[in-house]
Amino acid sequence: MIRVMVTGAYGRMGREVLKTVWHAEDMDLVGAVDGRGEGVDIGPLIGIDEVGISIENNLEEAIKRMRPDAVVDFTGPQAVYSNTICCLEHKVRPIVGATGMDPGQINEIVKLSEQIRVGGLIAPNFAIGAILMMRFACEAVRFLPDVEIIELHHDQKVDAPSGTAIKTAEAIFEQRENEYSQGLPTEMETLEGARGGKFHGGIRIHSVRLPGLVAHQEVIFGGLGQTLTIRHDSITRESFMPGVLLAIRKTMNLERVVYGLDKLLFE
Ligand SMILES: NC(=O)C1=CN([C@@H]2O[C@H](COP(=O)(O)OP(=O)(O)OC[C@H]3O[C@@H](n4cnc5c(N)ncnc54)[C@H](OP(=O)(O)O)[C@@H]3O)[C@@H](O)[C@H]2O)C=CC1
Ligand SMILES: O=C(O)C1=N[C@H](C(=O)O)C[C@H](O)C1
Repeated sequence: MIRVMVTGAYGRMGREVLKTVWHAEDMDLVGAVDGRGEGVDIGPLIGIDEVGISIENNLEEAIKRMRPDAVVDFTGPQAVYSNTICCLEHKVRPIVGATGMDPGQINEIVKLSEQIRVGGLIAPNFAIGAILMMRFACEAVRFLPDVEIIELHHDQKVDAPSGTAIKTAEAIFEQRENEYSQGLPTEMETLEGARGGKFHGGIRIHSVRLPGLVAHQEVIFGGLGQTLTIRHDSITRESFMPGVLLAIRKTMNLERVVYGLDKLLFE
């Protein structure tokens, strides 16, 4: 059995992960950590009676006591880096879903994991469809190098742009730089931000936040007399759960932290 702890457990994603891990036959849910809801039994959060596991507020103490094999983190930009370092220092595999870390922090985590040979994953998106969207976008940009990204999320999302949009832009940039590196025409913005944020290589990212949305992204390519749109929609947060389970299982055999669920799916 894989011993799994969840941090950010009281949040939208955390509750979904608690439920999923609780029902997984090869996993033991051994703890739940969050800044909110201290002492609350997680049973009602996942739609069952009391289960005897309560929310705690100190990750390090919870790790020392329960010795999990993996910690799944769905906290947020403020907490995710220190939580991940804490996991590695205790030789526990971090499975990171929370977004908002900068590239320097991700690199530091990867390097530390290599030094101490502890596996883990940082995945800005666990939905298999989103991983395919990124892969297809990398294929398309080889033939249609002009591209912009529109990501659309619920209005409670803290970070912008989304981790998925950044990962998509990074992947496209890597692909495009090698084969088609090109500049964009100069332009004048009469309303600041109208053209979105500019990522490496001039790739524009536009962030939409509205109630009613969950998590959506369009990658739009333009060519002579044509456009191609690759779109992914997460309609519910269940969409992320098969990827979370796959990540927990596969990282048991890793000796370093990798960035992107694609690394576990395709390599
Ligand atoms: N990789 C993926 O596939 C996905 C990633 N995400 C990402 O997951 C993260 C969480 O999203 P979501 O569930 O919607 O957000 P929520 O705000 O619903 O949940 C986050 C929870 O983490 C808690 N938290 C914050 N800081 C700490 C801390 N230091 N220690 C313990 N708990 C803490 C929050 O408490 P409080 O409110 O008190 O701060 C909150 O309960 C976001 O970064 C989001 O972008 C979301 C969906 C899919
Ligand atoms: O906050 C969210 O909801 C999501 N966050 C992730 C991101 O920033 O890319 C993944 C997904 O888009 C949902």
